[in-house]
Amino acid sequence: MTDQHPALHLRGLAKRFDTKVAVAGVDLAVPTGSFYGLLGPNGAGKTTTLSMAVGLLRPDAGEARVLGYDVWADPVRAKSLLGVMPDGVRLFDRLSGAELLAYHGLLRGMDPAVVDQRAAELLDVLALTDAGRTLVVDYSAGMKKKIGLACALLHGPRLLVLDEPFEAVDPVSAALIRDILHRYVTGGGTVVFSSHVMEVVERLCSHVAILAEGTIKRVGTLAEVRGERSLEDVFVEVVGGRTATGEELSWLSR
Ligand SMILES: Nc1ncnc2c1ncn2[C@@H]1O[C@H](COP(=O)(O)OP(=O)(O)OP(=O)(O)O)[C@@H](O)[C@H]1O
Repeated sequence: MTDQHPALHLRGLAKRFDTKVAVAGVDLAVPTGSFYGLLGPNGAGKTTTLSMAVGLLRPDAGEARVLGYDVWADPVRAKSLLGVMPDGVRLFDRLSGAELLAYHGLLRGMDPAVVDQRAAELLDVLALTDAGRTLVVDYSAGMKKKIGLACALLHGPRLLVLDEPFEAVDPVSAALIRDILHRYVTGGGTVVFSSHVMEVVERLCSHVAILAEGTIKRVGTLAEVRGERSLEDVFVEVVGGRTATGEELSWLSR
């Protein structure tokens, strides 16, 4: 079932909150082995799209499949192949990092000995060993991202979906996360992540989709989307936005 399918396949995903259309019919096929960046300005619908894609938010219309398995019709199989780091911190933060990992592993029905061994390895690789006994509520924002990534990786998923993994992360930790994700893709995994940071997407991604106002505006390999220009130029052109006249906020000048 799995290998002939895209790692993630979204068809016609749509979501409205009251009168606000957050996502207006997103189609996306993420090839296995790709490093896929979902770019978009604030409020574009990235979190809503990814939440629907991984089974955290029920769409009004459309479907999401992980390696061929429908996340809503066949959630157990789809979620066994999927590791997710949601936006914000939806972690049980009154646990220590080590306890949180143990909780995630046991919830997934993993062998406790395997959970212990992988948790120790992940805490070590993510430079969180010293924080293993600290409660997650007392972690910094960057440490919370890293423990969130560890939880997503623990069961050895085939697809990782990460919402803003580099937000609030210092350069050293960002390099560490980049390295881990790069190794994960080299080892046959697929990563989809959302970001506003062009430089990160340009450096890491094989494929890019630009989302604005709830729809995909550009999609393809990085080379196809960028063409001869920088990704930032393409992004600004696609997303539009206000151009300063120089007259604004004149009261700030002395
Ligand atoms: N639970 C909700 N209730 C009402 N409106 C919502 C809800 N979640 C999202 N929205 C709205 O849907 C739109 C898309 O939001 P979303 O969080 O998906 O965007 P985003 O691209 O992830 O933005 P950001 O980069 O700022 O995180 C926004 O206008 C937002 O205000």
